[in-house]
Amino acid sequence: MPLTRETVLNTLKTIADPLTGEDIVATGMIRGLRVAGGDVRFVMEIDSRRFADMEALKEEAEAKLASLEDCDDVQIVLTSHSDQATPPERPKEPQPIRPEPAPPGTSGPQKVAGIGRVIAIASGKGGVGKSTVAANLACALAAQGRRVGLLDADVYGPSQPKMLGITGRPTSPDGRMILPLRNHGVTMMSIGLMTSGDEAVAWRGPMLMGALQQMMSQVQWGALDVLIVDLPPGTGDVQMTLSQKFVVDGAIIVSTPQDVALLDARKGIDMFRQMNVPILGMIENMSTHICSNCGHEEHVFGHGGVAAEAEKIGVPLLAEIPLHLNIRLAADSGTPLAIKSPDAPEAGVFRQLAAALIDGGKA
Ligand SMILES: Nc1ncnc2c1ncn2[C@@H]1O[C@H](COP(=O)(O)OP(=O)(O)OP(=O)(O)O)[C@@H](O)[C@H]1O
Repeated sequence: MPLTRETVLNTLKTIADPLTGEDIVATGMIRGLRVAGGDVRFVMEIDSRRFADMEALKEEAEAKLASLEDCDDVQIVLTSHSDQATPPERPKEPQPIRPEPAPPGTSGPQKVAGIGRVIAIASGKGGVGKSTVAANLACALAAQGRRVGLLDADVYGPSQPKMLGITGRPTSPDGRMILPLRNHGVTMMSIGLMTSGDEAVAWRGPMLMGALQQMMSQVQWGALDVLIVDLPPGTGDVQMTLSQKFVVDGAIIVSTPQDVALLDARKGIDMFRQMNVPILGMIENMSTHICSNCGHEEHVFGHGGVAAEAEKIGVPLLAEIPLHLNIRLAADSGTPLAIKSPDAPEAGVFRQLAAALIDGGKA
């Protein structure tokens, strides 16, 4: 039986704070609990003056959880937000990254130091391949010599770590600057890695704004030519915050050819226009199905709907990406097709898209 969150919490409830007798779940010190397969991770937020007691509780929790039948790995990080200094001999472990409310009084879109351009990849609807496009575009730009960052801003579940084959967790040695992860020449940070999914879903307003601001300005991106931001679908808080708080140099809207996806894409375009974000263009994904056995082409979701829509609203059609098994297999394997088989015919579209953006001075 897989390890459940409930089993973990019930186990933690058997451990009591020696000072108050209260169990450690009831004290509220357990934060950011994430149970995935047999892996358990969480933060214990403690009063640093009671470091020795808390270290003992942490060890007890580790031992009890590790002894559960289906538990493979336990990672607990102690953190303190009191003003008291933590004992000097501890801790060399990276501090956890926590979303903070946005600082009050910041106004107007800001440029992020060191980042040449910010390009948002958006879609009206989920599942149209926005993350696939973002990952392949980022890799294709890196392969053409650009210094590229990829910010996965999907609060509901990160997909970029998997697509880019990144398994580590971001760390923050000083509890402030966040060290991003890197693969295939792309520096990546995912907002979904900051906390457990169920916490993130509850983020609204200031919390979300703060998390996004941290991602943009507290991540050590290094000098970048372009930062690609993979947005969640729709026109919600993340989109609004990004374009209100940061200079977004352009948005690319990904859609499948069906009317319903197009309808939502139009709403996205309207929102960016209202926020004065230039629309670089639209991309039709899953445009034509190319059979991986015989190469036969067919239009599963219709074809040309995005081209017609782009013309109607006066924005360029940047690419038509085929629906091809290799695109999915490569994404699932952690090496986007633009890197895995850059010369495959179905990968050419990403190379051309990257080249066109570079030539047009957009990336
Ligand atoms: N052109 C394509 N050919 C084959 N498979 C594709 C293509 N584009 C996307 N996919 C697959 O479709 C699925 C959804 O794609 P993806 O996660 O990129 O969508 P999304 O729009 O980012 O979704 P969400 O908004 O839910 O995050 C993935 O399994 C992906 O590998």
